[in-house]
Amino acid sequence: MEPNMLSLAGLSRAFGDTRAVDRVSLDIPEGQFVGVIGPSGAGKSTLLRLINRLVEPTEGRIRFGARDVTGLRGRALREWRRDCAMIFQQFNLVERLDVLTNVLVGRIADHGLLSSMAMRFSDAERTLAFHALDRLGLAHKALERAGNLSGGQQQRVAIARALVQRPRVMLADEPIASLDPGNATRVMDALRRINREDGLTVLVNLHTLDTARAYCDRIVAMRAGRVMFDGTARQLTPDVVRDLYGTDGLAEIDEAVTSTSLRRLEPA
Ligand SMILES: Nc1ncnc2c1ncn2[C@@H]1O[C@H](COP(=O)(O)OP(=O)(O)OP(=O)(O)O)[C@@H](O)[C@H]1O
Repeated sequence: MEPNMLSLAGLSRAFGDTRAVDRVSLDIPEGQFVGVIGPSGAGKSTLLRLINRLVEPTEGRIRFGARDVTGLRGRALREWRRDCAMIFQQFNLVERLDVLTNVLVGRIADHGLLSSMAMRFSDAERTLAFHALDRLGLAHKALERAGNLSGGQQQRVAIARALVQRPRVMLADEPIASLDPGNATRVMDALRRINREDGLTVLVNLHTLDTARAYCDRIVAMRAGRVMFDGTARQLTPDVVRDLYGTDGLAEIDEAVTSTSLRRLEPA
């Protein structure tokens, strides 16, 4: 087995009668850029939250290389969460603090909560944080109040904050859903560059089929908790998409309505 393969086997999570994630099995090699698509309620967020153990599985296993992630507790679980950074649609920055401090918060896992709260960071950590911001084109914003930045800039700060954890896996839950197209492109470009430069595995939930096609090595399409398609962008033809979601279901993948590739689905 590859050393840092992320491996999900029969992974499920039920909420009452709802099987949010239903027997999902995926092997994701290190460094792959995977897009997870599907209509609202398909189970995309729950899948990502299962991987970093924000949500507990009702059945199945999660492995990362030789590590069995499923049963990790305490310190081992904290270490896994450090290896497996997550970014969200709503950036989750502390708006009143400056950008650099927000990035340094990513060191919490290594540092202990109390000293992070007291903002005691070493020069080496400040340099690391500044370097992460620089990679995201935001070094010049380091001392600005985070709340003054645009949404796209804030999301890139959130990526920098995730990077200073030195993760092996980056989970991104709808990272561009609240951004305009220009900012969405900058955020996706940043994720892809990090993926390529650092060999970081990236799993990103997307509503936008075009974005998934443009950026992802591999696309996983979900419906009602199940993986309905797992392949390359090229394999995800308009016919396959229509078979997966029907013409009604297509409208639920937000941007499918406006996407150029999907317009071809509409009758002439
Ligand atoms: N904490 C929870 N309690 C109860 N039901 C939940 C919970 N989290 C998710 N669900 C349900 O599980 C299903 C999958 O939800 P999930 O948020 O994973 O889907 P999604 O594909 O990410 O959707 P969206 O794009 O709207 O975020 C939905 O039916 C949802 O209502």
